[in-house]
Amino acid sequence: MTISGIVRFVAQHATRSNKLKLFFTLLALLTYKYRSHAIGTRRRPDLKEPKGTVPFFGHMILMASMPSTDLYDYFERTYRELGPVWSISLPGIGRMIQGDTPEMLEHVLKTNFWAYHKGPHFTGSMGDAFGKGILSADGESWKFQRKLATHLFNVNAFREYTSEVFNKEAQKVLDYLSKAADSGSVVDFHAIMHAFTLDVFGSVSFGESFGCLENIDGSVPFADAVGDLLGICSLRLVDPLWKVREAVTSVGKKARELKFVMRERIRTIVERRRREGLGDKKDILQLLLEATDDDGNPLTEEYLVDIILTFTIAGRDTMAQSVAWMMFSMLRNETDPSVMEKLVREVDEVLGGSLPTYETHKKQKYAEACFFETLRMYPPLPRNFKTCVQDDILPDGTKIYAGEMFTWSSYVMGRSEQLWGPDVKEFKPDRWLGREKASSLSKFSSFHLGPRTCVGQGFAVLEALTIVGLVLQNFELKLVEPGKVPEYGLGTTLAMRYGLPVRVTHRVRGDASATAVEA
Ligand code: HEM
Repeated sequence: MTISGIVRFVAQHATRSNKLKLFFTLLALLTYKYRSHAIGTRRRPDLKEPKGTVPFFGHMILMASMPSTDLYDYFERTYRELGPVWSISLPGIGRMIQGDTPEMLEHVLKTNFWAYHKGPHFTGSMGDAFGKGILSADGESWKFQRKLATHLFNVNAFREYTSEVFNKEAQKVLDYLSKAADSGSVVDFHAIMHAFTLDVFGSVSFGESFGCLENIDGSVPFADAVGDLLGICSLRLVDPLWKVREAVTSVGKKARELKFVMRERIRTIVERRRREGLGDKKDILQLLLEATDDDGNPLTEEYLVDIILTFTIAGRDTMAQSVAWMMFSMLRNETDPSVMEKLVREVDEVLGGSLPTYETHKKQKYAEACFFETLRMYPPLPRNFKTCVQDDILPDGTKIYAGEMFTWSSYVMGRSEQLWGPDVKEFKPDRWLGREKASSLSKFSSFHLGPRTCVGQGFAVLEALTIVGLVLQNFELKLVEPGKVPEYGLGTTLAMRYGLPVRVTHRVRGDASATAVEA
């Protein structure tokens, strides 16, 4: 009998004298029904589950009591204990089936792509940040935006333009580091990269930066609003009662204010461009203003703002954090110093003291390998999920019903000995050299797989190689705490909670070994 059936039965048969008895009977029945899983979810005795489930609440108490900074390590431990396929259930969110194998990812993200959507849990939680932008879109709206984005990233003029922007914004980073080197002060490389990637995106989107690099130690309202709103939205993903919580606290009001700040900034820029005319600019805004929907109508103002904001968010934290983790990975005590030595030598040989270009990037094979090795160990999106919209069977025979979620972790898979071999814990860029393209490896999902693979992947690699190349060409960096892994931040991306403090000194070019040895 279903819950509503039981409740109907009790309501029909309740009299003044038996009310209490029926209530306890109902409670006992429900407790029995939901003894091992969350209310509103299907019982799945066929699936392995981690210990800690409570009647009605499933794994909610376990998850809520876990510091979010430990979440990914918990997933890794669970993978080792239970294997790659296991499940949890959460009231108000649903059942999540974790499947950390390349075959599972191939199936869900490629072969049966159509059966898995972003789903209401994602769009509801992240809607304030992404609106109807590509990251929360499904179906026709996704197809339309994907076509636009693919076109944009493949236009040669756009590629050349982005190379110029990278160099221009990177110069501001170099100026900042130069002052730090002169004064001997410690700087937060993680914060610098957040300022860099947001300014890059402003310039690439509409030809003007957000001014973050001029204000690294201060505050930029747009940048603060992006960071704070993403923080609020990420919390919603793990809190089934977020609507109530936000209604009774000041968080709901705060979210609305932050959303307003973000959207107003973009709206002002769009209005100004419309007033000034399009000209022959090569930025994202130009493409969007020229684009029409399937009926030949220009995109509405709201849709345009959604698309730009989504792109900005997609390209900021992921980029900033991956470059910060790359620097950490190369400078930490555990990494063989020859890694940095080789990288600096390549930078010197390829760039020879000049600015990177689209062509020089193609020769930075070792730098690219270092970047991919970083993304293996520290994927900016460590965990992801899709909602199943049509009953399906996963490659190992596990059933997944419509409404249940398929979850996977690039973090766990990137650290799996079965998938990467016994040296999985070592930072070894060489494992990427002479290999097939990273995007064809299903065990590497840091850029996603299949039709929804990160559309900005090429852009991301160029941006990373530019900034890392220019920084290492000019400076030696040393971690303040080379023996300690930075604590993970809260949120959906793999931030460093307390940043990445580094000391900077000017580099005498041609001295590649000094960087590695001293680091
Ligand atoms: C190291 C940096 C980056 C990583 C690791 C990364 C990773 C990802 C991942 C995992 C997804 C799939 C998200 C999902 O659907 O659940 C994605 C999608 C996307 N990324 Fe990136 N990304 C990076 C940089 C960028 C940059 C710089 C841009 C923009 C220039 C960008 C634009 C996008 C867009 C537009 C999508 C949506 C694609 C779609 O749904 O079809 N990303 N990215």
